[in-house]
Amino acid sequence: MSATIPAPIQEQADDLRRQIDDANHQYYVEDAPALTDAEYDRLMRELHALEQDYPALVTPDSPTQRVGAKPDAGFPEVEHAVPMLSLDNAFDETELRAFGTRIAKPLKIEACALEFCCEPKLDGAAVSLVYERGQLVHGATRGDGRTGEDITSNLRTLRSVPLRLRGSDWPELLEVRGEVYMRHSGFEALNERAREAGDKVFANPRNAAAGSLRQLDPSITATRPLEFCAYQVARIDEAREQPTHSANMALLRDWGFKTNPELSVVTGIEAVIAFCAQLGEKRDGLDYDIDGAVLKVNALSHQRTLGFVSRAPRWAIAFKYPAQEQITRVRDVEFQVGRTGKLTPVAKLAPVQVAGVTVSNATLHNMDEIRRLDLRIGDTVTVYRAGDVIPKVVGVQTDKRPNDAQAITLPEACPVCGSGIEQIEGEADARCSGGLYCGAQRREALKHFASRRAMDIDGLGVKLIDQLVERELVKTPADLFKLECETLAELPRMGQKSAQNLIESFDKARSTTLARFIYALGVREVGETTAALLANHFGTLEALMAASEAALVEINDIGPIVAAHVRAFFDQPHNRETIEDLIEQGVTWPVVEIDAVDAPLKGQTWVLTGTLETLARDDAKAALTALGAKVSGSVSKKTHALVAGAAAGSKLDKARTLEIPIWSEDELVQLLDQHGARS
Ligand SMILES: NC(=O)c1ccc[n+]([C@@H]2O[C@H](COP(=O)([O-])OP(=O)(O)OC[C@H]3O[C@@H](n4cnc5c(N)ncnc54)[C@H](O)[C@@H]3O)[C@@H](O)[C@H]2O)c1
Ligand SMILES: [Zn+2]
Repeated sequence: MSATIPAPIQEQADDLRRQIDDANHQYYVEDAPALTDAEYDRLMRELHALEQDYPALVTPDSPTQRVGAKPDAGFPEVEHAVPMLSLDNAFDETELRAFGTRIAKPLKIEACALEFCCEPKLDGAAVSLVYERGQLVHGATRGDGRTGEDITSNLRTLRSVPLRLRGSDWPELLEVRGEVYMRHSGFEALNERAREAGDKVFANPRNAAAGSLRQLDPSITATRPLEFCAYQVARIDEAREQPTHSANMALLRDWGFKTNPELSVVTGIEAVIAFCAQLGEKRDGLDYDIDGAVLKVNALSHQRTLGFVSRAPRWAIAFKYPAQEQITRVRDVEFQVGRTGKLTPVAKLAPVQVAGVTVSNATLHNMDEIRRLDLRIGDTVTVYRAGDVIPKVVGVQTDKRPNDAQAITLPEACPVCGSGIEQIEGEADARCSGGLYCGAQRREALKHFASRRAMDIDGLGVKLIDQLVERELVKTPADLFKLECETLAELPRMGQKSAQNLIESFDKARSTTLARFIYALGVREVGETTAALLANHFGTLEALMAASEAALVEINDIGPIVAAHVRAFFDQPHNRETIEDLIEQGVTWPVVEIDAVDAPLKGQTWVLTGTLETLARDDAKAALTALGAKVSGSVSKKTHALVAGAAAGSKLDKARTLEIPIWSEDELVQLLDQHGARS
């Protein structure tokens, strides 16, 4: 050891401090960490080691001597009567045993006889609550440990923060410390909403909790799924002091605070080690993040004897579990097709251990998320994994981007079935448009098709559909009607009689209504009501299939997104083929009377003749039908108009004789366009 510090060492220390100060600011003030915890911890250990070798380096403003970061200017400052400290860490059993030995000595007790209170280390934000005569009067963040931010109004919005204590017999003064955190379920939902609204997405529940607490508008905090769990009594009337920390926790429970259910009192450091192992096993099953276990000497008299060092109590230690965030590289991005056709980009990663599990895939949600992250193939990324939630990419280190990094583009065709990809404006998710055909969507499509309010196929339950799909007996809904009694009878738990019944159910289901049929197709966002609306408006399936987006949005209650879904569905050749196949299999419905109000050509009969140049004959027919007209093959006195193409013959003559209006193809096109009826 030397008293004079070599210049390179001083520079190295200064550099580490700068990096750590920046990281602290981003973590504690911005709630958007720039480093993973593992990287941060490595920098801190390096600085610690330097300071140990050169004690003259240690200054009061070194990050090793301080907690957190200076509070943000947005809130009034609060001085903590009792400082809010950090915790020393132990990363393995040896370090835990060393802790046991270290504290046993000044207490003049054998480490094996020492009582500990063991608790999960909730990964959220520390807060302090002050109660006077049972009423909540102040709430603050930890800040730099001495000075925190006054966030009383925000904390009052949390249901798990008692505004007044339960029961009676309250102390004059009570200061409670605890963690504000977010459960996985709440965090996912919050980020999902933020993604849809284009708002800030949080990297992990800890940042989400800290960020939500430090909103300047308490009504925003109120909407965030935050919980408070108490873990320490910092101040209490002398008369109410308890002998142990665990007795304090029991007192807090009586007064209405939540304490962690895993909390447990054990004797001896070996039992502490066992607790850490057991909690580690449970970690993935918990609905909230823990980054370790906190092990506290239980007797408060012992705590007082042990006291504090600069930034942490001597009487407690945090046993750290493997980090939930790691750095790795994205080798490729693949698109997976979900049961409803949704395309999810999945990052293929260089395998990495995250919280004890090897991770080689991580979800990227959708193209918006890829743009938000600014991710390319080849990038170095931060991956987060917690509980049994799917790992996700939460950050990209763009400064490490290689020159050959590749942009990620949406595929043009579904990787499962080759149908076109539908990406509707205003919707974040891209989808396979082959709803009736796509292997990935088969199961869901069939379940929906057979359901009671759709085709109502009695006896065709979910389990049976699974069997039919697994054995590849059915690929599209049309295949259902091709099933033979013998094939069905051979399925497990079927038999001749049930097979026969099922065949009868198919026969019965063949006669349906247009509304049910449209609903059964499973077009996105076309529920029963919309299906009925479409059936009544168009009257025939042909007319609906031919309707343009413009014609669709003209209908009351049909918005542009539904119109786009309908159009994309019928534009997909695979879907059209399946529909034709269904009709070939004998699916029918009675003619529908079209709503008068919605159909401009209602009650009119039109005739087409000659060769049409720009419109296919079928399209012209469908478009006219879509507008409510009947298209007939022959001219009579009842004919409203005749559309005459090139080389028109006898029908044109007859129309002239009967003085029926004669339209050119151009005029027809104009009419159709005027009503948006051309596809
Ligand atoms: N990634 C980054 O850039 C970055 C920056 C700063 C800090 N960090 C992370 O934060 C750690 C240091 O932060 P710290 O000083 O807040 O210490 P800490 O989080 O490791 O430990 C102290 C905190 O533990 C919490 N805690 C949870 N359960 C508890 C319980 N049952 N009893 C007592 N306390 C409990 C309290 O909030 C307390 O403030 C680093 O090791 C690193 O993981 C990361
Ligand atoms: Zn597909």
